[in-house]
Amino acid sequence: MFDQERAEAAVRELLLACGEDPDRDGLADTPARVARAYREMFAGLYMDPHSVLAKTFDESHEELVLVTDIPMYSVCEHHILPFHGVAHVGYIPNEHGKVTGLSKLARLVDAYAKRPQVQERLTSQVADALMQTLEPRGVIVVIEAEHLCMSMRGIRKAGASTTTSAVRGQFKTSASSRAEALDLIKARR
Ligand SMILES: Nc1nc2c(ncn2[C@@H]2O[C@H](COP(=O)(O)OP(=O)(O)OP(=O)(O)O)[C@@H](O)[C@H]2O)c(=O)[nH]1
Ligand SMILES: [Zn+2]
Repeated sequence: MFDQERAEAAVRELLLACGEDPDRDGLADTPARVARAYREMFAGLYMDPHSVLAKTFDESHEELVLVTDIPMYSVCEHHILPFHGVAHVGYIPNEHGKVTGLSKLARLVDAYAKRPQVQERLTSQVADALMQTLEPRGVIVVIEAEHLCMSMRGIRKAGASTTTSAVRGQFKTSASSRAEALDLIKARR
């Protein structure tokens, strides 16, 4: 459960700690606003990502399904700063052709992205949830993102891009399955 009151008090306290006056006109509504923004950014904490994949259907399609360039916004758990980019999610359905709605792949990315994260864990969690629910022959997840904690502070390398991948099942064992998906992902650029 998100505690709106506590979050507001914390934002007010943080503004005070930074030497700001939280009671000045421009900041008067900011603690409530920031608290609401956090509730939205961390919405994944208050849901079960597997529920996103509850609805499946049999389409007797046993080859690659790949959704590329899913916009992804998350928050790094080290600095509570955004990292954002795109996610590519693919799977090969099992022998029953068990598939899910395409939008559900994007919903799954959101469910894990909307919480304090690291990119590697986000990538694996999406892959593992798909493996558990669809029981497909394989899953591939690639995430490309820029971390604002590396751009706007610290090392200040704006534009540096981090790519992470998670491969399961057939994508791990078969170089040609992996190459097919990676070629399609590369072809998007
Ligand atoms: N592996 C990984 N590291 C991340 C991610 N997001 C942020 N980081 C890194 O987390 C690290 C935290 O390092 P610390 O040395 O504890 O913190 P810091 O002193 O603020 O580090 P700098 O960012 O180098 O200034 C930094 O190197 C960040 O770049 C992520 O998703 N995955
Ligand atoms: Zn960070």
